[in-house]
Amino acid sequence: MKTLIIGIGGMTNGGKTTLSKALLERLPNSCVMAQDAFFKDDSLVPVDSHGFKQYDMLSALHMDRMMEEVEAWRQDPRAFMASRRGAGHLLPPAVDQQVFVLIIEGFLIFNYRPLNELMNRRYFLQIPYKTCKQRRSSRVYTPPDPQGYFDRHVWPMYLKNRQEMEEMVEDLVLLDGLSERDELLSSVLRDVTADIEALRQR
Ligand SMILES: Nc1ncnc2c1ncn2[C@@H]1O[C@H](COP(=O)(O)OP(=O)(O)O)[C@@H](O)[C@H]1O
Ligand SMILES: NC(=O)c1ccc[n+]([C@@H]2O[C@H](COP(=O)(O)O)[C@@H](O)[C@H]2O)c1
Repeated sequence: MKTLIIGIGGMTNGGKTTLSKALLERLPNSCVMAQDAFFKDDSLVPVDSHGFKQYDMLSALHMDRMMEEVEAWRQDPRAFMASRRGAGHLLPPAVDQQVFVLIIEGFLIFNYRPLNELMNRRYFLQIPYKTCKQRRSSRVYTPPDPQGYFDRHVWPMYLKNRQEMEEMVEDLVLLDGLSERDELLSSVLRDVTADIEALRQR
């Protein structure tokens, strides 16, 4: 079975979900796995001395469960997709040259070494502080961000996580999250379709 794993990392509100959904629509035999889906229950996330929930760190995520999902996909992407999409969704017939693509998106996907190691391509969407704060302020999380959360928790943790990521990951492709959606999509598609073609020829 030929497979490809693409990492779409980036800052909070950098545009990861938007880009991943666009890729999903354009790439046959692909599926998206979002790190956000693996946040622990609020009761399990500790608070700091200011009363802020410590969401922006790996310990707030069930990374073990996320790895199980990735492993299930790696074992049998076809069966994985069929089971997740629900009955009745048509998958194309199996052929030798088929390449299955897993798009993994999330703000801390490269900071978790076992996951990072599985990626064939790594992209990181970055945006300036002001844009990040602005986009974040119009988004409602569960639980919603309390007053001061961005400046006291989200941004300092981003800086810390980013430094850690840069020490760990070498072949990161930085994407400007201020670019047009279509531009971002076509630059990633260019790489990935070339990878798919190379795998097919093998
Ligand atoms: N290329 C872009 N240009 C302008 N706004 C964007 C772009 N990509 C995403 N957005 C907007 O930014 C916000 C966050 O996007 P989203 O994809 O949910 O980010 P993330 O998944 O990284 O948190 C949304 O309102 C989305 O519509
Ligand atoms: N989905 C949740 O359970 C939840 C809860 C609280 C905060 N968050 C926030 O989600 C962010 C990461 O997701 P995005 O990259 O989609 O913004 C983190 O900055 C974190 O503060 C998520």
